[in-house]
Amino acid sequence: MIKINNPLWEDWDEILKRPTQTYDQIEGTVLEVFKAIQTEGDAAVARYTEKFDGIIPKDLIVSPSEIDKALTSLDSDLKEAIKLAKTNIEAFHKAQKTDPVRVETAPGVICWQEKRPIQKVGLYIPGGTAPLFSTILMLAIPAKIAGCKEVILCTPPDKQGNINPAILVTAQLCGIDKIYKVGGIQAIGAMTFGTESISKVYKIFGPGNQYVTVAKQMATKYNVSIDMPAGPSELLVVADDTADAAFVASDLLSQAEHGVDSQVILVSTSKELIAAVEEEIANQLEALPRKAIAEKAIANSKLIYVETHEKALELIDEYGPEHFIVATDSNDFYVDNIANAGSVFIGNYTPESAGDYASGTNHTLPTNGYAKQYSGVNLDSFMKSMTFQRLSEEGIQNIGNAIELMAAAEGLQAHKNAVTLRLNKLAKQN
Ligand SMILES: NC(=O)c1ccc[n+]([C@@H]2O[C@H](COP(=O)([O-])OP(=O)(O)OC[C@H]3O[C@@H](n4cnc5c(N)ncnc54)[C@H](O)[C@@H]3O)[C@@H](O)[C@H]2O)c1
Ligand SMILES: N[C@H](CO)Cc1c[nH]c[nH+]1
Ligand SMILES: [Zn+2]
Repeated sequence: MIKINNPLWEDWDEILKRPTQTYDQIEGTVLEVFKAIQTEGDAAVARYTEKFDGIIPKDLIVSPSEIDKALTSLDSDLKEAIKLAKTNIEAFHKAQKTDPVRVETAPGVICWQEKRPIQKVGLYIPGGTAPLFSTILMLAIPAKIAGCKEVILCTPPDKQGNINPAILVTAQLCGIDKIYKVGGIQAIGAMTFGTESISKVYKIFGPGNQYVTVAKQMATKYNVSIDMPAGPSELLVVADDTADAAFVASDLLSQAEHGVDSQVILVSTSKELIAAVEEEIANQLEALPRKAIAEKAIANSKLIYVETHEKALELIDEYGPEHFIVATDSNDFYVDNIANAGSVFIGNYTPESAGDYASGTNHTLPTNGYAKQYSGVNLDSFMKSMTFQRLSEEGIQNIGNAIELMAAAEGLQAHKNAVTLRLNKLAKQN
């Protein structure tokens, strides 16, 4: 890990850089795949699946018999664990429902706002290096609570053309039956344009590696919206002498093991804690099955010493981490003042893994500094707000003249006429 002592403001940009490739570096590949899918459909999806995943699956869609086989083969304790997580995630997302807003802005002028589900949504479930079935809970549960009519799921096949049974069982538990064996840029392209097998959707959700993330950003140029750029995982921990170095190291490694392009950062007001965490990381890393991946991510990661909590907070806000763990004697200061973070984990007994799996919050979160302007996935991500209004005769008489004056001032006579005709009719009646 790279050790940094009291960084100067002018060096922050360089220190807080992400280790991922830029949009521009990946855009060319994404455009090539998108154009091919747009013109050739399934044939292009198959060709690029062979190129990037090393396999052409016999069928793009998962069959009912594959789901049945997964249901009988999956360990029953794991099924129970998935159900527990599902209960908590459902509870937290159901509680996000809101009532319609209804206001009589002037006598006879009633305006209201109601949320309606997005009808067709596509969920991307990462599966390149690990089958992230937990992500299905994070996306399918709010989609179902919102009432989305058509929910499809894409995830990469393994080298034999199969999908991990835990993905199939979780999808089944969440009521999703259209599962496609397509990953990466191909999956996003297929859901953007539609192919013979895969429907075009209105909004694409889900995290993924840098290729998936750039492809989602590109999809927005073709009238498809996305949840947010949710790329390679990140964690920033702020900790002092009140933290447990072994816990902090385990948290940092938990996100480092996601991918070689993940980034983890420790910011601390204690040089002793930094040294202890560094030693713990080296020890714990040795026993990790994904050591080779975590090691590379750790090499990109930073241990930053700062003198005060105020300086630490400024630095954290500038970075805008996806996940932010606070383990200090001043937790309230950070919690009350943090402006930019995807999800915040407070105290020594709140590992980031809790939010990844089972506490109830959503783990699909903005990375790469996008926590400055995006929220993580939540119930509203699957809905649109629509406004409605009804004016009575009294209502149009109350605000009609103001509308006529404003329309005339904008030089829009037809707008003015739409009011004048009605006001004239009412004047004749009275
Ligand atoms: N931000 C979040 O909310 C969040 C949540 C979960 C996971 N993640 C991140 O998701 C990512 C999952 O990555 P993954 O790779 O394991 O799975 P993935 O499913 O995102 O990507 C795998 C696909 O990438 C494509 N691909 C691989 N190399 C390519 C190349 N050189 N050119 C073009 N396409 C290529 C392949 O088609 C493959 O199927 C990790 O980076 C993890 O940190 C983020
Ligand atoms: N930490 C990831 C979000 O960046 C989510 C995840 C899924 N499984 C394990 N972790
Ligand atoms: Zn994780």
